[in-house]
Amino acid sequence: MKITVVGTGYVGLVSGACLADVGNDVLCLDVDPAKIRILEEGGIPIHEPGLQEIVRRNVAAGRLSFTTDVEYAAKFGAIQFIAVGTPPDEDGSADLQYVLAAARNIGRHMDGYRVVVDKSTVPVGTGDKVREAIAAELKARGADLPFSVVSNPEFLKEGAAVEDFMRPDRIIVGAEDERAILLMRELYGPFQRNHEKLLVMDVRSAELTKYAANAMLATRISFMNELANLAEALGADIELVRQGIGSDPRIGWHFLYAGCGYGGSCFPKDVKALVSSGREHGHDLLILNSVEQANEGQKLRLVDKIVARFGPDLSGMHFGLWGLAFKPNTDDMRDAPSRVVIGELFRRGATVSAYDPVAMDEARRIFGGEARLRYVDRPMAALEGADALVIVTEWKEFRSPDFERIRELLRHPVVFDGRNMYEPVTMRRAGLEYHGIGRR
Ligand SMILES: NC(=O)c1ccc[n+]([C@@H]2O[C@H](COP(=O)([O-])OP(=O)(O)OC[C@H]3O[C@@H](n4cnc5c(N)ncnc54)[C@H](O)[C@@H]3O)[C@@H](O)[C@H]2O)c1
Ligand SMILES: O=c1ccn([C@@H]2O[C@H](COP(=O)(O)OP(=O)(O)O[C@H]3O[C@H](CO)[C@@H](O)[C@H](O)[C@H]3O)[C@@H](O)[C@H]2O)c(=O)[nH]1
Repeated sequence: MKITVVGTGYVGLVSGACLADVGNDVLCLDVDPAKIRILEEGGIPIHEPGLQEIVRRNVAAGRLSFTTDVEYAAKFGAIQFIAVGTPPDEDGSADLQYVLAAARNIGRHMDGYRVVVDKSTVPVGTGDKVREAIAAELKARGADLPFSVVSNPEFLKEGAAVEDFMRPDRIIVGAEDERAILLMRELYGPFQRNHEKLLVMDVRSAELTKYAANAMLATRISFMNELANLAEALGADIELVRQGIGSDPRIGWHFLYAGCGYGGSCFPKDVKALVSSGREHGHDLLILNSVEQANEGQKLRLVDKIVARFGPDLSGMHFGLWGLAFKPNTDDMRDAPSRVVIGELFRRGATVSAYDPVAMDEARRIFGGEARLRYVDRPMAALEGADALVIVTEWKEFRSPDFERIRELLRHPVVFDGRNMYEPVTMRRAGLEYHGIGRR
């Protein structure tokens, strides 16, 4: 099939590359010429395990190409995926300007039947707005061309995006006409070989399903974070509690890890957007309001511990920091807890030496020439001259460090671990003072 993917970010590029990998002809469009240039030169603009190989393979096979030409893109694919950003507006609602611009471009230039598939995370009712935007463009140029609008939210996780796309748990298709449903079934056939994973529903339910999934997962995390904070006060260990409840199949093991808060481009913005949708329709979503509020506080939890240990004025102190990305295996720092931690350390007068295996370029872009932040090329180098170590992201390479060396390098043998990577007893034996989240 001929497919256009509008937006070549984490979702668009992964979707386009994976769809090409099963034999489709895919054209990826982006308005950012720098991104398209990198892709045309054989690079990829993001860090995502396995993606580079798939992109290379499919470009070489002639099934995957890139463009900034809006007209060519609208004419290329019978299926037009919209995978552009939906960042939060000032009031927390999803900003639909990019989605609607993409829809208008399609309407302006399409020259035959199109299935317009919304993969961006969008509030309920966006399907109607996309339909209206395309219809208005068609009307303006006096064209009477048939099209369908489908909601097909994406559930991939960064750092495991290729695997998630290739082997999805489910494929949600919100569509109301048979022609489009048939095309979507055909398109997703290769991704559900073992059993049926495609769930067809109405567009509004599909749109809400995406927010419901993210909000539920964010709720679990905030719930565990609150319990972790309570466990500290009660002298209990959240790790043991996690194992104790995760073994109940009604609860399950996933997304029960307490830490220094959830970040990324999705949970924070999607919880806010759902709360905002609720408010708009006269429903105050009490639980989700608290989920978000709890998470804001949790991002400061590590600094609270630092302050409890060293006092509120941290001037002259220097901290080694491991992990900048919002989670391992990505360079994404959107809403990353590290940004809050670093900002708060600066505010209190401290300086930081940071190490991250892939996100340091992104950090440089975000923090610019910030003199209080130094980047180092090895985890242990972050500890040189540091008063204490702060861990924000649980990269694999931090799992088994030389604890002895950590103790030798730090001015105070203190570790603040926002991801509960180590056992308190191991740390005690290594002569390190250990502050995890909810650990005894
Ligand atoms: N990142 C994730 O893990 C993830 C997972 C599931 C769903 N989502 C959702 O998918 C959407 C995209 O997220 P992302 O992380 O890939 O965003 P992103 O910011 O990485 O990429 C979006 C891209 O769209 C481009 N763009 C903007 N307007 C355009 C237009 N009119 N035409 C062509 N290109 C345009 C931008 O230049 C950018 O490259 C969001 O709604 C997000 O909530 C993201
Ligand atoms: O038990 C847990 C699990 C995750 N996190 C944190 O939660 C955030 C989000 O993690 P994760 O969900 O793995 O990453 P994302 O790439 O943001 O993926 C989420 O957001 C995407 C965008 O909507 C969805 O497609 C995915 O299904 C959904 O998991 C990160 O900061 C994690 O550190 C925890 O604190 N504890």
